[in-house]
Amino acid sequence: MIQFEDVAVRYGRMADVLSDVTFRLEPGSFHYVSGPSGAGKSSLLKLMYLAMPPTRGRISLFGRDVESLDRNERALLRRMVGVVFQEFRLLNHLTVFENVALPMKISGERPSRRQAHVKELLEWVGLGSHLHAAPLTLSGGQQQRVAIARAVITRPKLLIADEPTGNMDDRMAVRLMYLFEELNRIGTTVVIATHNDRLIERFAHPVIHLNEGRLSILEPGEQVLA
Ligand SMILES: Nc1ncnc2c1ncn2[C@@H]1O[C@H](COP(=O)(O)OP(=O)(O)OP(=O)(O)O)[C@@H](O)[C@H]1O
Repeated sequence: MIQFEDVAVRYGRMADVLSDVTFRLEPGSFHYVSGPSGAGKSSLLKLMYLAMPPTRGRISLFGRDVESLDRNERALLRRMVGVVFQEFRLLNHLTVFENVALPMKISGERPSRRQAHVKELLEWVGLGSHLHAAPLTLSGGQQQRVAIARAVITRPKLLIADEPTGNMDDRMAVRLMYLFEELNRIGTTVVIATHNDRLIERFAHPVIHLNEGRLSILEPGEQVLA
């Protein structure tokens, strides 16, 4: 699904943020990304969703070397990836409903199917009474849930989420974890960056741990040692 070989990232003249990163995530897997603030979690996710190229090394996604892709191929590949950005990136001139419906519209789903599916998902994330609201009238946690609904509405092959439960209370965070696990159960590969150790303990999955530019993969239970 995702393969990194000797990947490094450096911004400007700074030291490498990531160096010699090599790992492989299998289709259908579920991983967290953890590590101290500034360890490079967001940078790792950006590489995965093709928002930036590595400074060195090779990355392949869905079996394709991403460096060899032309613009169209890259856009097609990106369409198979649902992304929850740390800063949400909602379209503020559209309603909550329209934001979540947009990926379905782009992928050519029938309006009748869109209507029912978007409504059902927004109800599940607790926003059933905000369908026609403008995103900027919502709280941070509510906007984050809109961003999550938009990322998962098309059941992407790969879901990449940067601190998706960062602005939520525990009850909602748990509810969203059920959503991610359900998606994973039906075939989506999931990668979630989080600082929330309680969630990592409760919903046990391997952890991609970053520290001082190095990456290690810890199986559930090993985190305590990290
Ligand atoms: N566009 C950029 N230009 C310059 N430096 C950057 C850029 N993006 C990230 N960095 C630096 O790279 C390092 C890693 O940042 P990154 O956002 O990947 O870490 P993180 O683990 O996600 O941190 P946090 O948990 O605080 O979100 C930090 O020192 C950051 O300042």
